[in-house]
Amino acid sequence: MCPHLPPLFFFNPTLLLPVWPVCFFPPTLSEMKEKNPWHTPVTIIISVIGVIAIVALVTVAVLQNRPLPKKYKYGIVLDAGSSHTALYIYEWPAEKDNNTGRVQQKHSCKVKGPGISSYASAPLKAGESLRECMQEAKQWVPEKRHHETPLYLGATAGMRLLNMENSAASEKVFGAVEETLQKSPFSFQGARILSGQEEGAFGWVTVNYLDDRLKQGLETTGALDLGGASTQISFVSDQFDGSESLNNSVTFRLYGNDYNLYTHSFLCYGKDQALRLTLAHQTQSGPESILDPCFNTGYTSTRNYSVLYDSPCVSDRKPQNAPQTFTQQGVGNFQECQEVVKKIFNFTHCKYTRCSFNGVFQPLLQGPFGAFSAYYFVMNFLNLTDTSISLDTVKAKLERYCATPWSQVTQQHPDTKVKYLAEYCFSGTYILTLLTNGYNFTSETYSDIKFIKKIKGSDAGWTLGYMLNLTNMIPAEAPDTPPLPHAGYVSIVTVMALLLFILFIISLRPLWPRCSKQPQII
Ligand SMILES: O=c1[nH]cnc2c1ncn2[C@@H]1O[C@H](COP(=O)(O)OP(=O)(O)O)[C@@H](O)[C@H]1O
Ligand SMILES: [Ca+2]
Repeated sequence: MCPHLPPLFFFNPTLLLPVWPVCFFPPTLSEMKEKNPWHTPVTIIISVIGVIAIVALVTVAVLQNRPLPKKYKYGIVLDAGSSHTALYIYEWPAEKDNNTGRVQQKHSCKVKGPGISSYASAPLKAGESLRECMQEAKQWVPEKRHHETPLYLGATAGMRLLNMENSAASEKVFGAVEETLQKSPFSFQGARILSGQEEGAFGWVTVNYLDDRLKQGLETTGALDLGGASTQISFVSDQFDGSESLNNSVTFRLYGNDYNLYTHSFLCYGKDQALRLTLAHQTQSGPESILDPCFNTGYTSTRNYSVLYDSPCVSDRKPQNAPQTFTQQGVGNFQECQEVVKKIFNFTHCKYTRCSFNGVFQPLLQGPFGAFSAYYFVMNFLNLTDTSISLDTVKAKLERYCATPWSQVTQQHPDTKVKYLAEYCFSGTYILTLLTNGYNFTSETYSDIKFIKKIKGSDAGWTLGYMLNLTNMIPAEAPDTPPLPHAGYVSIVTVMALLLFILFIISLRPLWPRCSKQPQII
């Protein structure tokens, strides 16, 4: 053993014993016989106490700051859209509601059947239709959390239209839906129609929350939402302070940052109502058949005039003396389709500095943009979601798709719902026309649009933003955060403790034994 160096203390789980390090210079026999000067009771006791103190300090630091076993809270939102209802379950750590980017979508359930507005003549069925998904939700939320889990239902443009057309029917539908939701074990907070402004603004909140842009005060992403009955555009523009058009302005203070959001919802410009508007233009004279450039060549369908015109978006234009039905014959021509689609937009009047269409104010576009819901479904089907595809290429691909014979389309996509399949030429053309002619995206700014379905596992849509708002989960001011993360804190305490120990050993230097011999060079 070597007397030249102090003992090192190696951690032994049962005993803390000083262990001598291997010596550089082999001790002589006489040295080995000498009494080791470090083995005085004082140095041994001080060293043992020092080691115990360090181990205790580090253990306390680790245990005290160890992340607690995660407990979660839950929230449920039902999105009662015009075409269907979907249920979303969100989850977040119970102890830190206020931190952004922490609420995640845990599960979603698509309600079977159409949207609740389609049950106007059988309202009870609207309530029944939700039961299966509510049952599923019970399995996804731990039972002991059921009673404290808020449950919301928000209805969008389908119910807005039904309410305009027949408010008694819309109330009955709400009555039936509320009855079902009140019976659930969750804490039902009410069912209501969202305004177009809310729908647009909450979609924007969702996208920017999931992208972690709000807490960090980063440049925000605009939100483009295409539904079946309405479509929303929301973005922050440096030139927009709200004064030019107050009803397009929503202001937020989130995490200590002020946002002046431009948002507009176009009722009747969701893709299903836009198709009605387009068909209404093609059937103004009440014909028995039309050649439709927005449907693939060889596609034919018999449509009922009263069904087509049964919507407040077109009902005032129903042609008089029209037969019961008309035949729609696809001729698949993108350019011609775009000409027909353009007719549903009005570009003639604008009382503001600039407008999108129908006399609606829109400030200068400021990207980037996330386009979701039907934008994504359609562009994904057409393989056009890649951001590197130029606007010209998108048009060329769409032109080719529209010109593809219907028989070939059905052969290539045997598993796709025929209703969707038949409408992709129209829907793709409508999306391009809306974005370019409607919102004024150009070949340059088109590449600012990203077609998205989910962000970090959560669906892009208004539901998450709606819940975050109603549960006050986004604070107006930036929350205080601990200056160091847990791992950083533990590492610093460990390093400091070791430094103290080394200092302590060095401070005992006067007690260190002197080497009696010069090292021998062998
Ligand atoms: O897989 C799909 N392919 C094409 N369109 C789809 C698909 N899934 C949903 N959609 C469409 O997305 C739209 C969703 O609209 P939603 O029901 O949210 O209406 P709203 O937001 O206007 O109330 C509808 O037009 C629906 O047909
Ligand atoms: Ca929607």
